[in-house]
Amino acid sequence: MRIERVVLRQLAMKMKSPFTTSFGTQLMREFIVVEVVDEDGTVGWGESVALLNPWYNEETMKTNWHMLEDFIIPALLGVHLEHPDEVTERLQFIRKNNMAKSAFEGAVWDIFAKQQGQYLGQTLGGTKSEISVGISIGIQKDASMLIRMIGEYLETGYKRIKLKIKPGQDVEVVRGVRQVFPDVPLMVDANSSYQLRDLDHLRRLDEFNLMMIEQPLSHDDLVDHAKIQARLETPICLDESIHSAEDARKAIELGSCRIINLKIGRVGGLSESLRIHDVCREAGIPLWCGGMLESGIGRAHNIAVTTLANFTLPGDTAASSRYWDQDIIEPEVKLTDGVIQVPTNSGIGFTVDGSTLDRYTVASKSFSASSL
Ligand SMILES: O=C(O)CCC(=O)c1ccccc1C(=O)O
Ligand SMILES: [Mg+2]
Repeated sequence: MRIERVVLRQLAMKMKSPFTTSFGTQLMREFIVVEVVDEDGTVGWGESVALLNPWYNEETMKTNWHMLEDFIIPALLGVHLEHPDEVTERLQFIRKNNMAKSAFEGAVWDIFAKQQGQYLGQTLGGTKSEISVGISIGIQKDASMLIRMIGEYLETGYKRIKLKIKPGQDVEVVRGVRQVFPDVPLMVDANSSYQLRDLDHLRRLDEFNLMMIEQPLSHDDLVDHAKIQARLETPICLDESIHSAEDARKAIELGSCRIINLKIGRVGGLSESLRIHDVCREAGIPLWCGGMLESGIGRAHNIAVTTLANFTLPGDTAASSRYWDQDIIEPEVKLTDGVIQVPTNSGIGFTVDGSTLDRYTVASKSFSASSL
């Protein structure tokens, strides 16, 4: 394929309910959608999952726009590609900025799969026809509210519950949930809000039979996680700390975690995701697919990667209706008893709805190879 045209769109989508983490509360999702068109007119879609503030990682929507506009698009416009892996190779001159790279690379994978007449999951080597998913619940002010929400999500069929925690809202919150739901598959995500000196406190979570504790320590740490994993019964799952297959290898060698949350954007795209998948499979480390409050385009990519064999734990790819009144894809992502039926249509498997996309678009810019 030859990259003929790229359209960047900035979208603003109001969320149905606020999402609170250890860093604050969010009610609007503002993000970038990347549309790539090749010389045959085949269209591919990618989503930048960067947030507005750099609390989760160093990227933001604006830094992603800058990277795409000033470096990524100029490096790839008019370029002939045999395989999507070449996107990562050609962008190696850019340090980090993985979410910006991934937004473009995801669109190229979509085109590549469409050219093969295949569903993207199949192109990636995935084999599952359905995937099980869980749900991530933000920090709640009110314990009875949290219990009610969990009850409703379990009723809907979600296969596991993930609670956001932070110092001061952790052990007692989990204890309260366990009293009402003693056996549900339950885990917590700390988003890097603890330190090595909190080990004794974190050990108190061991009594609750949690599936895992996600990213308790610093966003870039592997060494201290290994120290605490050795003293915790509960498996540690790394999210923020894993940016590449090399990070995964080091984390496994050090014993920093027993599970990895893979986010396509955080690791720079699907090509690197495949490498991480293989490193983890060989080491016997299970994976699950994390979420970044994505629109349907990001959700579609998440579903495709989750069809790979070593994604053995329920991910955070909830139904479209968990966050959106109207999603930008057709059909929207639906769930039956906590299970998503994997699509079979070519590419990302869902159609992007142009008029809904336009309705949420607040800015856009087109780039053409012919105007170079
Ligand atoms: O529902 C989702 O998309 C997952 C929500 C979630 O946990 C999350 C949302 C935004 C940033 C980081 C995280 C995380 O997994 O740490
Ligand atoms: Mg996380």
